[in-house]
Amino acid sequence: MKVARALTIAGSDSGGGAGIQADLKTFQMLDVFGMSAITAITAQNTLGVHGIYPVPLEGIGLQIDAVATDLGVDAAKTGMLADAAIIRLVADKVKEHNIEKLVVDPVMVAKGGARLLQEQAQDALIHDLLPVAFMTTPNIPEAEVLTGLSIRSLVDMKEAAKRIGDMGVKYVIVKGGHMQGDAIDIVFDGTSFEQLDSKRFETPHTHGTGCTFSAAIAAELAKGRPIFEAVATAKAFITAAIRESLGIGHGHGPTNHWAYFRSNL
Ligand SMILES: Nc1ncnc2c1ncn2[C@@H]1O[C@H](COP(=O)(O)OP(=O)(O)OP(=O)(O)O)[C@@H](O)[C@H]1O
Ligand SMILES: Cc1ncc(COP(=O)(O)O)c(N)n1
Repeated sequence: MKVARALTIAGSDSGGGAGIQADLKTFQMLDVFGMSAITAITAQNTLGVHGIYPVPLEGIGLQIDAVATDLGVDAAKTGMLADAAIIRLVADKVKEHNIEKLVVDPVMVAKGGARLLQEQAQDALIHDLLPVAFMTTPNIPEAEVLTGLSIRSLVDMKEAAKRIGDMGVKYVIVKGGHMQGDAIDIVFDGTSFEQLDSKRFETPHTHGTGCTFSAAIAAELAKGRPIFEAVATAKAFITAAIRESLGIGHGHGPTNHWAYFRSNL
């Protein structure tokens, strides 16, 4: 049996709803062998981020080297990268190990407001990481920071996707989780647009939605699925995870990583 292997390069969320933990749960549910390179440890729960402890650069590089040179990486994703030095290191490692299917979730600020990427690192994201990425999945505030646009409509989302595509990344998904109305994401392949649609669920339990969505895409790409099939599966996975949230914690709770396969849990 050929095992598909996916690597997440991201921060650890002690609360288990976002970051490395959400990514590994998603990989596992989608039948992909999950590996991790932890960029920072966060002390975090559904009420917020209580501490951030970046891992030394050497340790991040060695984690990536260790898995890439031994187990192999069919696809990877990035999440919280904390600062510009980490971004540059990750970009170098992606090139060194020829990781072609890299999904960059350009995590900047946690839902609760804590900064997960230094503001001055945004340039490194644009100039160093996006050019080596296969796909990027900004939410609305991230797409606004990357492009300088103010995004209020699907037309604006498409314009942002185009401009981000011009930064050297092949596929762009501008996610509509932060818009009003239905949860509509725009997928741009450099020429044309597709939409991923779902109804919006009125729930506070959306902690880690972006992490889970990008991890599901990476998992499907690791299995060799065609792009649009991969993103459609990821959308179905995150929609089920939000729809059937677990209701745990006292704040913005995690999504339900079992839901896609075990509906009505
Ligand atoms: N309330 C909701 N109901 C249905 N789908 C949602 C809802 N909120 C977000 N989504 C979907 O979840 C996915 C993640 O989008 P979102 O914009 O929330 O990402 P994000 O802000 O990067 O997430 P996070 O920062 O929590 O990791 C998208 O497919 C989006 O459309
Ligand atoms: C380690 C880590 N990575 C990513 C997020 C973003 O998730 P959210 O925006 O839902 O807080 C997070 N809170 N923590």
